[in-house]
Amino acid sequence: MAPLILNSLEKRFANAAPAVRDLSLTVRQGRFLALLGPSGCGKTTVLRMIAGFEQPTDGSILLGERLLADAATMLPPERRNMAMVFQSYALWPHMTVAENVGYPLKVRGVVREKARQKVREALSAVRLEAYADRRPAALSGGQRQRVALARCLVTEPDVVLLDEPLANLDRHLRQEMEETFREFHARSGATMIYVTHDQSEAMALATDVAVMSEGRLLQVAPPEEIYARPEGRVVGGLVGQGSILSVRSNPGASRRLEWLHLREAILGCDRSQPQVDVLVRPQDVVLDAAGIEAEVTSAFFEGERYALRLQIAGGQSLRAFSRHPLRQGEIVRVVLQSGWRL
Ligand SMILES: Nc1ncnc2c1ncn2[C@@H]1O[C@H](COP(=O)(O)OP(=O)(O)OP(=O)(O)O)[C@@H](O)[C@H]1O
Repeated sequence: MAPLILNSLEKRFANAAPAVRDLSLTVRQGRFLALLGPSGCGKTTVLRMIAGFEQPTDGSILLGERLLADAATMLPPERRNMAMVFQSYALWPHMTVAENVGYPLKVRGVVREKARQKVREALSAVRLEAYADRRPAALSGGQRQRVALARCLVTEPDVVLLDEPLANLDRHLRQEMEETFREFHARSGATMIYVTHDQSEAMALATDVAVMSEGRLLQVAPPEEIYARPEGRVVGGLVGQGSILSVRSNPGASRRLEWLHLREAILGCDRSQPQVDVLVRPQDVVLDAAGIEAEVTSAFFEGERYALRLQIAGGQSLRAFSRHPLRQGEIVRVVLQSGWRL
């Protein structure tokens, strides 16, 4: 099966700095890749180049051995066997749900009975059989997004491209739709590329997460790996609600730092050591009389626990959780059970 290959991809718009630079990535057939990064980092531009709506200014895009695009070649979107799902759903308002889903088959001249069968199957896959005769205006946001997915499914694409498809939905519906995306992925076997700036969405859905910043690819790895071993400040800051401390530590030591080492590093005992960045997750910060002093600068009730912001010596800030209420200004002691050198 054919992998999607991005080869030193670059995109420059007019006289601006490149929106995407030297980006290389291979997505194996059937993987679910989340492109994660802050607003303006170039995620949508990468997706649009894969879809065929933008042409690279350098580098190339291949599906297996087939060249889709480079600075001189540009296969049109309809010849790439890809489908794109937009935030706005892009449904035809005057068509019923079944007509919307069947539209790509009509364009391709698929015979009517076969098309009907495929539409029925696709609507059943997204659990919308009962809505076949409605118009999009009579559907909820989540249902419209499911129609857009069903329309993808009928064309049996090699690659499905999704541009922040859940951005317009409320939190509850997002979770439900995440389940639908997972099912869709398992059922279609298509390679999926999913653009988001929401790290928890990326983690929950994808088999691989690619983090971008300022047009560059910083790290690509499965969610568990990128969570446990982020590379650098930007990835560390984007993935998993941690705090980044600047401490004195031996850069040759293990990247996973335990409490005794962390304590020494935070207190800056050894001035001969250089400053390094260490990521500390809130669940690794525990209240303990044997710990270092910290002042509670804020405490918010989140339902099952309190989310705390703490300030330690030197003015650095830490996030932590507590099952018990704490007051702003209160002095506590905390142990940092684990940290990761970025
Ligand atoms: N057609 C265009 N012409 C000129 N500049 C563009 C064009 N499209 C995108 N850009 C610029 O390229 C950069 C990357 O934009 P892009 O939309 O890819 O970012 P993004 O990561 O998807 O952001 P967001 O999450 O806000 O959608 C931005 O600086 C943007 O202004």
